[in-house]
Amino acid sequence: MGDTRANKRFRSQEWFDNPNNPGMTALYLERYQNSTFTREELTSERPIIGIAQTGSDISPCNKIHVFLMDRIKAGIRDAGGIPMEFPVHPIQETGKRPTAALDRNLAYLSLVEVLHGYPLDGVVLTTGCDKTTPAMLMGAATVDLPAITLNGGPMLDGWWQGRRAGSGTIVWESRRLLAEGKIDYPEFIERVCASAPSLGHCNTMGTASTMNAMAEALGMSLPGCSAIPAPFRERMSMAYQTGRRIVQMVLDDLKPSDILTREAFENAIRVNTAIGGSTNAPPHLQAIARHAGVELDVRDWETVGFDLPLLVNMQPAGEYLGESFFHAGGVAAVMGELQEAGLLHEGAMTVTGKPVGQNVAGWRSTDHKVIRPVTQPMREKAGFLVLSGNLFDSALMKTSVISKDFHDRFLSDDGREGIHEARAVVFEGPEDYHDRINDPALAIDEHCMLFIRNVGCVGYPGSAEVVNMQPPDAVLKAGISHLPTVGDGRQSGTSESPSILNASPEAVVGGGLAFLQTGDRVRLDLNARRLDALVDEAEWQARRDAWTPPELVNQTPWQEIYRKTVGQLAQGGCIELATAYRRVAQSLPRDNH
Ligand SMILES: CC(C)(O)[C@@H](O)C(=O)O
Repeated sequence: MGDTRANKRFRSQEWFDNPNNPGMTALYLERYQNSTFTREELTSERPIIGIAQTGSDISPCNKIHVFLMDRIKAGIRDAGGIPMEFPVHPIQETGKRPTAALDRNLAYLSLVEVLHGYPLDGVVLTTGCDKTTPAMLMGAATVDLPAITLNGGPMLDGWWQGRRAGSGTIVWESRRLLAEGKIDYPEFIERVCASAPSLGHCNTMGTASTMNAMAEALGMSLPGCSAIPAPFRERMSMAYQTGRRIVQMVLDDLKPSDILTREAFENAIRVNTAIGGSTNAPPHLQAIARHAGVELDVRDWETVGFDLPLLVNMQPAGEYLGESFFHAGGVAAVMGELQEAGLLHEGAMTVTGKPVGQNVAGWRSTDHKVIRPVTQPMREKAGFLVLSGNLFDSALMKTSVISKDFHDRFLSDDGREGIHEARAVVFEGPEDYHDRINDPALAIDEHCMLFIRNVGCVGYPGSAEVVNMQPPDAVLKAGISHLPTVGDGRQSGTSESPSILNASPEAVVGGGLAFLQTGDRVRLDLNARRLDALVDEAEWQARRDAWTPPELVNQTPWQEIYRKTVGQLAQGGCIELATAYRRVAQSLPRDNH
């Protein structure tokens, strides 16, 4: 943290109060004066606070921010700042085709340009839907202006016929029922829509709630922020408090680089295990860490996170939804429980200006049905496993969603615990999967493992959430709800499928998955953390030599730019060249005339 206001000139004054260049100062002043602001405000030596607006009609998960804006602005004004709202490129997970993942880096890039190129001294980052959170944190890390996140919160709990209907999770259950002929199409749609009763993002511990939990665990939001349901009055008051807080952060020069440390990332990884968080967290945290210049590796998810317990009883790993999680204390209470067990780096700095240990000292679970203490967890050793082998250098498996049935069928062959051999069935993408999954010629049964490739960052493009492939209808009707699935894409954080996913490098850049063929034998050995095709070396090399990359068709200019600049999921799927830029707010852009 640097100087306080007494001896500080705000960055925005370089625009609005620069006697060395009166022509430009006048030009900047007249146009902002023309819109909303008075000259007195703009030259009043008060910090100008940007508010990155991610909500809109096209981004329903974040639309609550349109209504929270007045409260954020009121908080900023009451603390002595001047708010300036600006739009962010939309990233709606359930709207954007081919995938919202493609746009995370685009929103990141545009945020960097706005924060660097406009007269801003600090920023409130509104977050919510999956990729909005990492995009905002990646941008804040690169620019390093004082920044604080405010998420919109989950929807209210959904209900269907007396049972909790959780976002996403009910889709996977209902599509099985549809395939089994137990429900019809209209009921399928009704069930799924019942899970979305209000404004807000997914009410399960899907990627949205996970990533907002990560923002809080990293210390980038006020304590207690992430779990408040969108329509609750506490959300309004959190918006106001967040607006107030950013002004003081600017005065204190408290920046992301003070907060986003290795210890903060380790705290976030531990929290992710405790909440049963999404497999999308690793690539997003990796990307934030790289833009912040913090050393993090995909294997840290196992070394730092695997041994921790699952504490939160929330779908998809458990039973409850966002309202219960909030009432039980939310992420701050989870961190309080970890603190009590000595599992938190208490000294990590946060947006409050205090270390996280102080922030969560008064937070403990108020409902042990929903947030368990470390001494009575939902499950021990509940983190991600990081696998390798001849099919990929790394891939993740979320263990907190492994059911007893799945374990007994697929993770304990002939009494060999953690070992499973199967026949591979390979799909070239989701279209191929949908076309052929019920093809009798494939003879898919419980002795098969389903693979999907060409769905990673470069392949899709953007890495699609398609790895949790449903078994063929006949297998479902035989009572097997899941087969082991593997792929170089991702899957929804709301899925209860313990897939092996985020495989890197992906097939289209020559990763081992490219050489697998339907009918190959594969062996999963969880003890050795390996998944291998049981194909002899010479044959494998021959396939590698004969391989030519599939033709990639770009439908938009950004798809081409993205494909040419993106890295692999294990490295965060970043625009590789962007990771070299650090603290760009320290360099003032040139005047524009
Ligand atoms: C449910 C969605 C759309 O798949 C996503 O939000 C996630 O949780 O990963």
